[in-house]
Amino acid sequence: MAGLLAIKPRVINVAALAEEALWQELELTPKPGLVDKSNNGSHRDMDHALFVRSIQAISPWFSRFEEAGRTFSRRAKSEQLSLLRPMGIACEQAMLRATHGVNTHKGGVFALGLLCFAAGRLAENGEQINALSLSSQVSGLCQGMVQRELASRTSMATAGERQFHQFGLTGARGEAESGFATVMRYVLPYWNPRAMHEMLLRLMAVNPDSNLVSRGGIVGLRDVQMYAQQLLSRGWEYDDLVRMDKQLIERNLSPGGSADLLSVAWVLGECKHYPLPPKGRG
Ligand SMILES: CC(C)(COP(=O)(O)OP(=O)(O)OC[C@H]1O[C@@H](n2cnc3c(N)ncnc32)[C@H](O[C@H]2O[C@H](COP(=O)(O)OP(=O)(O)OP(=O)(O)O)[C@@H](O)[C@H]2O)[C@@H]1O)[C@@H](O)C(=O)NCCC(=O)NCCS
Ligand SMILES: Nc1ncnc2[nH]cnc12
Repeated sequence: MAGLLAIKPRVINVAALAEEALWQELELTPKPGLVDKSNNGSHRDMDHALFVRSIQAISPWFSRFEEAGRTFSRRAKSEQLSLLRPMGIACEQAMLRATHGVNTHKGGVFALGLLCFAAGRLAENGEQINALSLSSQVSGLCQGMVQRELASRTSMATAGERQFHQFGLTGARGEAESGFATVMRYVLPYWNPRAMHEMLLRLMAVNPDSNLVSRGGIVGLRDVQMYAQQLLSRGWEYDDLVRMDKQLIERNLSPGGSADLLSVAWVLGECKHYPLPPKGRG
């Protein structure tokens, strides 16, 4: 009826969600082993102020990644990553300039950059933007990445490359190629933006975090996973997280990969129910 207000669904701005995700992750306190408002976790080279500068340097790139997803939407899916990579590396360089060479958000740039690019591609192709379509789009863009960049190479330059050859762990690449399956399976069904500590524990309980392995080996990874699993199964409160933070700091353990996936969870979680299905369906 003409008199009815046309209620427009909230248009999702994934680039804005990506920046918001980084701020939500940084401000969450306490975060076992990680930089937060109360301490620097297991890091001697990073603090809250450095992460603020890192987020300020990275965030302008998210809308550029999304625009690139629109621009290159007609190119073959197999070309997309090679079109995006130079921008991702430029963003990484901007981060390193802001942090004087400290690796604050390398994984975050990679994961959130892919999500923004995927959102632009979906929008340009007139497809719905929601957690499932973003996950599937990122997986499609990264198809074959583990085989191309890890299995077919002998490079040991980074933690991710070394751990693939030592333990068969696929790190950030495997997570992206799976469409962030760890987030989709272990966090999204329980998504609650007011329960970010619980969401982080759910990630730490299962995520094969290359940062934990590079700092504490497979034993360090398994200890942190079991610790998080125990808190989740018996219930936890604020002081449990403070104690876990102290223990991870004593062992120089930092779940940096799970911190990045918490940012990914924020973006996918906030897109989970969009667009709302028409009444009577969905
Ligand atoms: C594709 C790359 C990003 C791969 O890089 P790399 O070969 O290093 O692979 P990974 O080690 O697997 O991952 C890199 C970072 O990703 C985070 N991460 C780790 N495990 C996982 C996981 N299972 N799932 C998701 N993400 C994961 C992690 O990043 C966070 O931790 C870092 C801070 O912790 P810290 O311990 O301090 O790390 P270091 O400084 O290395 O150790 P110290 O020296 O301090 O002891 C921080 O980066 C967080 O973000 C991993 O570090 C890359 O090769 C690449 O191609 N980059 C270019 C960008 C690009 O391609 N963009 C395209 C889209 S825009
Ligand atoms: N808050 C944090 N502390 C340490 N490493 C991180 N990587 C991403 N977020 C982080």
